[in-house]
Amino acid sequence: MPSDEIARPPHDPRSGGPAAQGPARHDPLTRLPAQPGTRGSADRPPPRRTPSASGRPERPPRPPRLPDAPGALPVVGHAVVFLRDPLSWLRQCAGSGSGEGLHRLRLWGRPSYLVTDPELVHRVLVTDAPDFDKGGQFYRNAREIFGETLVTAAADKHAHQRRRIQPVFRRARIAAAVPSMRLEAERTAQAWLPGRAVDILQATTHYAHRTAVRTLLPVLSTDEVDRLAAASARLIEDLYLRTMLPPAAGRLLRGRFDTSLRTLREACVAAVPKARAFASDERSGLLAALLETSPHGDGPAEDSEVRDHFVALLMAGTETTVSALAWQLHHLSRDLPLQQRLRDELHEATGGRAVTLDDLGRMPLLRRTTAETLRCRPPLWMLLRTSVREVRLGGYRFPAGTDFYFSPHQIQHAASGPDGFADPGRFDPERWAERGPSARDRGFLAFGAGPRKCLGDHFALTSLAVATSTLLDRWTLTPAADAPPRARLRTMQMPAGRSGLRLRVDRRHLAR
Ligand code: HEM
Repeated sequence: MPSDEIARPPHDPRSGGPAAQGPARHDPLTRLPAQPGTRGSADRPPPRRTPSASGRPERPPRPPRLPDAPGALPVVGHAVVFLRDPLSWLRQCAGSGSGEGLHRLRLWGRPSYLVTDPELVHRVLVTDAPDFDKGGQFYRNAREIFGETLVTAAADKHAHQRRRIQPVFRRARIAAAVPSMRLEAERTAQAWLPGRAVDILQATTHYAHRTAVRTLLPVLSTDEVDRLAAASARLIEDLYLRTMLPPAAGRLLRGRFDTSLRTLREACVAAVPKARAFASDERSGLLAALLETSPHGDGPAEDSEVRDHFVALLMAGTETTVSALAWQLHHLSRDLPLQQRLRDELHEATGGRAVTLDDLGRMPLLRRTTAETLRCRPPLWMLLRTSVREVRLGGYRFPAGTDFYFSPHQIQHAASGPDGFADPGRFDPERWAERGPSARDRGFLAFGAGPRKCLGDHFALTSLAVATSTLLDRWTLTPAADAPPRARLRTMQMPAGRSGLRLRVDRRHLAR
């Protein structure tokens, strides 16, 4: 299933965007590239340049006085709207029409802006990526806790880390991981009782953490997989508070957090000798790819390096999957004909045997459904970059150390502009052409873009496809409550109702 388009390295300098609004979005390769300087204000000369005719070095610019984003309160600024109802606030910002896609934020006393124009976001993430780095309290704290892993690494260490991890996600390793995904999806399906309301967040949490542990280290027994999956879920639960609070306050919460972290690290180091013994066999798991000599000449990783990547990949790859799978099951529960069409597609592709990675490549409806889930509900709804030097954006100059926030959710719900979506609030898998979104779709940011684009996107799409098709093959899903779930927004966008997200499950042949 995973689209080669989505996973293609996103450094392509071409500027063709996604197809304009219409019933289906076609391969953007067929669109003409935009001419430099034809769009937006990004290429306009900056309006407030400090003259340097005297030959003296230019003074760093002061942050420009752009219009404030709506919703600022005295003293606390925009902090409250972030916590209260950020999705409506984002809609308001994007619709306010002021600031040409840049809105000043009042947050934590730092120069901060919200970027709502996809063209400017593309510059931050892709075209001008070396001028920006992952910043903010979250990453400062995460580096203190986990060290410099691929996810947390500052720009200077990042390229090496990324090259090191790349082999983990080679197609052959992902193909060999499919049986582990299937096994965990079947365990999830078997735990359900007919006619009952299932707690979907609990089910997807079990699936995502167990699958991540098992595919990274298949040498572990099922008991060990379950023990580590529980530790990983606990670690994530505590991670939000530990990374969002100032370090001194975060350290007060250390006890349970450190126990979970130690459990994961020790179990990984204990499993490494076994994984090392047959590392060249794809079935030895994703992490074992680090134990081979890489084509770039990097030698096999040390135990401590494997251990740190294990934890980092669990942190990056589990809650994102929990969120995406839960939203996908919610959307499917409201569309019985779509469930049936997906089952038909599965049976046509597999002829009734266990699904493989090659089969998923022949299931375009499932691919479009997942793309639409990720468009409607991107798990990472807000991202942040900090300028590492003076930068120009939207015709303005900003000093080093300015924070730029942007929201995949807001960008993916734009109704107008070349990157917009017709009727963006509607869940409609048919809006995508067969292959789903491409890396050059500037209006699709669920996996980010540029040199820090999600490295696990292929793996994630495969895991979502295996879980969805396995669950639908056994169960029919319908909503257990009339009201659709709300979105609970922390680091991740999660479905939450009065009692979480509950769906009624019926055996497929007995479905209502
Ligand atoms: C539906 C599931 C997923 C979504 C929506 C998602 C989304 C993202 C996004 C938006 C980023 C970029 C963050 C930024 O630019 O600040 C990212 C980075 C990353 N993701 Fe994912 N992710 C998913 C699943 C996974 C999985 C399953 C793994 C691994 C097992 C993974 C590994 C990573 C890593 C390692 C990075 C950091 C890449 C770098 O900095 O070079 N992700 N992800």
